[in-house]
Amino acid sequence: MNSFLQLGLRYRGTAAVTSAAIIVALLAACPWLMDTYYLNLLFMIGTFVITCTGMNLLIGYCGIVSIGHAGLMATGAYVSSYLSTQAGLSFWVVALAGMLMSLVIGSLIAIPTIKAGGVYLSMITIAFGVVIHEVLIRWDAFTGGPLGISGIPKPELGGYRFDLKSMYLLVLAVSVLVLVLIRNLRRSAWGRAMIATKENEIAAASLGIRKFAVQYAGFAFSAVLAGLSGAIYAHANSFISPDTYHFQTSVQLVLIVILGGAGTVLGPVVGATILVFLPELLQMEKLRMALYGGIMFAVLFFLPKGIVGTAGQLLGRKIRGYAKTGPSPARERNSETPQLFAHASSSGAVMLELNGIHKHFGGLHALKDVSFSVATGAVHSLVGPNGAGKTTLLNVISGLYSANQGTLSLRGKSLNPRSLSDVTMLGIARTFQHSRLFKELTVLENVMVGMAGRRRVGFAHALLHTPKQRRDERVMEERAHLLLDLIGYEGDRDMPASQLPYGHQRMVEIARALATEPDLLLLDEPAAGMTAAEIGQLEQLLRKLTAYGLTIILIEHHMDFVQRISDTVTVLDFGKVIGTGKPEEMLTDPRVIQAYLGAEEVAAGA
Ligand SMILES: Nc1ncnc2c1ncn2[C@@H]1O[C@H](COP(=O)(O)OP(=O)(O)OP(=O)(O)O)[C@@H](O)[C@H]1O
Repeated sequence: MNSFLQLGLRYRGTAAVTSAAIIVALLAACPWLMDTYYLNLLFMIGTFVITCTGMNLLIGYCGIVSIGHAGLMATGAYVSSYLSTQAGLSFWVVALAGMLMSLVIGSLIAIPTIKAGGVYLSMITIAFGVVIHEVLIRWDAFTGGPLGISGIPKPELGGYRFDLKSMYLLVLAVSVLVLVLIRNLRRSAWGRAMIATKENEIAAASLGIRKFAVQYAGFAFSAVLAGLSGAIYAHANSFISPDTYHFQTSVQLVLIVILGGAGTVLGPVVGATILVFLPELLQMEKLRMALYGGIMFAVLFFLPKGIVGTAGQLLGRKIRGYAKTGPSPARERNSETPQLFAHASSSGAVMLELNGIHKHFGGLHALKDVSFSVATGAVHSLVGPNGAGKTTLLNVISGLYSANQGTLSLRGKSLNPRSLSDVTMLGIARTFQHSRLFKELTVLENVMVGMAGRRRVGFAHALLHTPKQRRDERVMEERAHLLLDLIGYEGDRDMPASQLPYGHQRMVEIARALATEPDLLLLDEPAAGMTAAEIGQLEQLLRKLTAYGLTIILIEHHMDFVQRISDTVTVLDFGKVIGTGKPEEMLTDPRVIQAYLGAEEVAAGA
C-alpha cells in the first residue's frame, strides 16, 4: 500500500514538472501567438515576478514587509541606464552594475531595518522609498530629474539587437530561473532557518540561528532581484522617470505578494498576473490606487493566505515549494543511536557551575545569589513553587537573559554568553515551558532546523541546489529521522507541526533541541500536558540520553517523576536556593515541603 502511495506521489511530482514545462513552453510561444499589447502586459508580469519573488522571500519567508522596494528597482534601473547612455557600456555589464548597486544600497537599508524589527521595520523601508524618489527628482545630473532618462538602448548579443519579443523571452527565462532558485532555497536549511526566525525569533535563536544572518541574506537577495528587474525594464522601455518608482509601486509589489500568497513559490506569478490584467480589464487606470486598496482589504479579510496558499489548503495539500513529492520512504526505526552523541564528555566532571547569580526585573529580585554545580551525565532537577525563579534561571543559563551579577562556567570555562545562539553553539540546548515548535514546518523539518546553526551550507549552494547541498540535506534528513526514532515518534513525519497533539509536540521539541548536538540539555517542564504513558516514554528517553553522556537540567512539577529520574535536586524559593541534594532527601526536607505548601498548611497538617 505504502509503495503504491509512493508511486502515486512520485507520479504526481513528475506530472507537476511536466505541467510546468508545458506552461513554460506555451508562454515561450506567446510572441508568435499574440499582439504587442498583450505581449507588453506579459512582459510587465515577468518583471513583477522577478521583483516580487525576492519580496516573497522577504515577506513570506523572513517576515519582513518592505514597502520601499520600488527604490531598489529604481537603483538598478537608473544605474544601468546611466552607464549605458553615458558610458556606452553593454546591457550585460550595466545590468550587473545595477544589481550590485542595489545590493549595496539594499545592504545599507537592511542593517537598520532588521535591527529595528517590529513596526519600525516597515517604516524604515517606507522612508527609504520616499528618499530615493526625492533623489530621483532632484539629482538632475545623474537621474535627469523629473524628465528621467530616455534613449536607453536595447540589449545586444553577438550583433543581435533585442526587440519586444526577445525582451519578453529574456524576462520569461529569468522569471523561471528565479522561481526555481527560490524553490531550492525554501527546501534548504536557509529556507527553514528563515521560516523559523519569522515564526519565533527566540526559539530559532535557541537553535543557534542568527536572525541577522538569515534575514540579511533574504534582504540582500531580494535587493539584487529588484535591481535586475529594474535594469531589464529600463532597457526594454527605453525610458524611465521618477513616476515609475513612486510609493504606489512599492505598495503594488507588496500587494502582488500578499494577493498571490506570501510564502508560496507561485504566489508572485498569480498575484502579478491579476494585478497587471485587472486594471486593464476594468479600464481603471485613474483609480488604480483605490482598486489596490480594495483588493488589499478583501484579500486580508477573506484570503489571509493569498490565492495560492488558500488553494493549497482547499486542495488538502501544500502547493508550496517545500511540499515533498512523497512521504519519507519507509525506513527501519533505530532507537539506539549513541553515535549521535559521540562528542559528549565523560561523566563525573562538573559540566556547569553557577556562582552568586542575581537577576533583577526592575524592583523584582527574581534570582538571589544562586550557586550550585551540575555534574556531567547527571539529571539535575530544579524544583520550587510557582514564581520561585526556575525559568528565569534557565533563561540565564541559556543566554536569553544576562545575569546582573555572578558567574557561570561550562566545562570549567567561563560562560560569557552574548546571546542565545552563542550559547547553543557552545553546546547548551533548551526547550521552552510552552511548546515553541515552528508550525509552518513539518515534524521532520522542525528537527532538521535544529541543525541549521551548525550544518548550514553556503547561501549560493542552497540557491543552486548543488551536489554539496544535496549531500548535506541527505545527512541532515537521516540525522533528523534518527532523532525522531530516538524519541519514539511513530506518527507522520511530513505532517505540519501545527497538527501534532500536545504530548508529541513536547517530544519533537526535545528532538529539535538534540539536533543542535548539545552536551547540556535544559528542559522546562517537558512533562506538562503529557499523559502517564507519555511521561513514561519521556523518562526512558532521559535515561538513554544520560547513558549517552548528556547532562540534563530539568524543571518539573511532577514530583514522583522528579524523584525517579533525578540524580540531584536543587530547590528554589523566592529566587533563593534553599537546598541541593539527593532527590529522596530534598523532596522530604521540611523546608521544601513548607516552600511548596506554605507555612500555614504545614502547621495545619502537623
Ligand atoms: N521577563 C520578565 N520580566 C519581569 N518579571 C519577570 C520576567 N520573567 C520572570 N519574571 C518574574 O520573575 C519571577 C520568577 O519567575 P519564573 O518564571 O522564573 O518562576 P518559575 O519558578 O519558573 O515559575 P513557574 O513554575 O510558574 O514557571 C516571577 O515573579 C516572575 O513574574
